[in-house]
Amino acid sequence: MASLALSATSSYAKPSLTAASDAHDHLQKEVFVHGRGISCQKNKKSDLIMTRVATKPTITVPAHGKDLTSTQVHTAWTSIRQERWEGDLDVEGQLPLWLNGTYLRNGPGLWNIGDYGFRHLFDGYAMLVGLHFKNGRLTAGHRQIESDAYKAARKNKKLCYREFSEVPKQDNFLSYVGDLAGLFSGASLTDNANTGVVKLGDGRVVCLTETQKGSIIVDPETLETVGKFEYTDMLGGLIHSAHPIVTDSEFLTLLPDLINPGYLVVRMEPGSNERKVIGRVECRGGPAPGWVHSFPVTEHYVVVPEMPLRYCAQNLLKAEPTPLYKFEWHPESKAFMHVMCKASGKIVASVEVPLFVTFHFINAYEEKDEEGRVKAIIADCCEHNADTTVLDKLRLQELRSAHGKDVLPDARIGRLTIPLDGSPKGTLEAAMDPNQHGRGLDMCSINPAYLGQEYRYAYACGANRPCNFPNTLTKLDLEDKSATTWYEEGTVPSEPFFVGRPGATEEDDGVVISIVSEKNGCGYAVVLDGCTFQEIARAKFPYGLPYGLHGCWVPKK
Ligand SMILES: CC1=C(/C=C/C(C)=C/C=C/C(C)=C/C=C/C=C(C)/C=C/C=O)C(C)(C)CCC1
Ligand SMILES: [Fe+2]
Repeated sequence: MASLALSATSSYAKPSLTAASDAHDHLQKEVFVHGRGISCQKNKKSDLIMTRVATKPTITVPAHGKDLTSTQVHTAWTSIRQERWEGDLDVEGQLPLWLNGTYLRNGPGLWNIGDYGFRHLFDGYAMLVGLHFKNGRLTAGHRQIESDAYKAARKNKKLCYREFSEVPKQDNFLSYVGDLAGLFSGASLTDNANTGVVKLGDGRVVCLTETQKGSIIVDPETLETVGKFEYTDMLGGLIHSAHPIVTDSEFLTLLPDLINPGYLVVRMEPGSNERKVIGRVECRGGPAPGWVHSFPVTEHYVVVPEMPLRYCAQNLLKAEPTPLYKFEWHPESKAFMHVMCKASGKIVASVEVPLFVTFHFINAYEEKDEEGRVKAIIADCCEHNADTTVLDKLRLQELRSAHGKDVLPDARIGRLTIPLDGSPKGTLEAAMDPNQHGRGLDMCSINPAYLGQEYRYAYACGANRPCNFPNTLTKLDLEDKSATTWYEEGTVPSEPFFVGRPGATEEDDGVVISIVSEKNGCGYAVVLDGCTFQEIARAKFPYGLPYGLHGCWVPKK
C-alpha cells in the first residue's frame, strides 16, 4: 500500500479520502503538526502535513463546507485524521480573564485499524484533547494516548487486545487458549484509557477506562503519555468503575467482584498508589454485580448501585459481541441501592428500588429532618427508563446512519430516594418533566464545589428531536424544574463541563465548556456562561474532532 506525504494548503480531506485511510495512515506513520490560526471555514493556507493512503473506501469523510449527505459520516463518528496537532485558536467573543488553566477531554478518537472498522463507540483508541486558556487566549491540541493496546495495533496493524466489544481474532487453537488464559490474568484485556480523565490531589493527571490496567498518566500541558498508573496494593481484580470520585483529599472507587458478587469500596490518598479498603458490599441479586460505570457519594456516605444490568463472565469470553456486550439484563434479580459509611465501612442502608439503567450518576446528598438527622439519601442519575436499548444506539453503524432520525431512546433525571430508617424499599422518580430536555439526557456535570451536597444545577447533553444522539447543551434547574438549552443545527456537542469562577458564591457562577463536532468536517470549542447559559465565546479547530466522553479541569498553578 503506497503512502504519499502531502503538504496541504487546506486541512480538509478531499471527498476521495476515506476515514479508514486516514486512520490507517495514522497507524502507519506518526504525523505531528503545529498549526497557527488555521481556519476550517476560510480554508487559509496552513503548515498542515497529511499523509494519504489509497485504500478501498469505506466511509466518506464529510467534505469541507458541504452538507451531510447519505454517503457522508458526521465528524463526531469519524476517526481523527492525524495522531496529534497543536496550535493557537482564534477566539470569537470574549473569554473570561479569570479562566486560566487547561480543560482536558478524553474519548475514543480512532475506530479503525487499516481497513478494519470497530463497531462500537466505546471501542475507539483514546484521544486526549487539551484547551489551554490563558489571559483570554486559547491554545489547543489533541493527541492519541499511547496505551499498549494502541501501540500494538499500530505496530501489528491488527487488534491485539480485547476492547469493549471487539475481540482479537485468533489464528490457531494454541493462540485461542493463550487468549483465554490471558483473559483470566487480565493480560489480554485492553488498557485503552478512553473514558475519563481526572486530576488527582497530588497533581498527577490520569486517563481511565474500566480496566484497572487502563489507568494512564498523561502530561496535561503536552498531552504526552507519561506511563502507567500502577496500583501498588494487592487488591487484585481486573476492573473498576470508570468514574472514581476524585477530590483534592481523596480518590474513591468501586472494584466489582465477579467471583463472589459484590463490590469493594476503596480509597486512595494523594501521593499514594495504594488503595485501601473502606468496606465491602454483598450483592443482593445475581448472578454477578451490576455494572458500575459510575457511582455517587454524599458528605459521609458512598452509595453503591446494584443495577439489573450485570457483568457477565461468559460474555467476556465470547469472540463476537452479544446484544449487551459484556453485560446481561436480569430484571428478575431486581435493583438495589446500598449506602456505606465512609468513616466506618458499615452499610447503613440497603434497599430495593425500581429497576433502572444508568451509566452516569449526577450527584447525591443527605436529606435531613427538622432535627438535622439524615433521614434519606437522594441520588440523581441520567436514567434510561430501565431500558438498555441505548447501548445498541451507540453502535457506530447506528450513529453514522441514523443522523436526524428520531431514534434516541428516552431518558430522564432519575431521582433515587434511599431511606435510612430501615425501610426495605426506596423510590425512583423523574426529578423534572423529561420533555424539558427533549427526553434525551446524558453526560452530566455539576459545580464540583457541590459534590455530595444539596445542589440546584446540573449541565447535560439533552435532545432537540428528531435526533439519534443527544444534540443540545442543557442547563437543568432542579429547583424550578426547568431547563435552558443551547442548540446549533447539525452539531454534536460533548459533555458540558462546568468550571467555577474562583471566589464565586453562587452555584452557577462560572462557565461551561464543550467541544462541538459539526456535520461538515468542522468543529469548535464553545464557552457558555454558567448562569445565563448564553454563548460567550467559541473557537474553531482546524478540523472537527470526533465525539468525546469526559473531561476535567486543571487550574493554572
Ligand atoms: C474494555 C472492557 C470493558 C470496557 C468498558 C468500557 C470502556 C466502558 C465504557 C462505558 C461508557 C463510556 C459509557 C458511556 C455511556 C454514555 C451514554 C449512555 C450516553 C448516552 C447518550 O444518549 C469492560 C466492559 C469492563 C469489560 C472488560 C473489557
Ligand atoms: Fe462515563
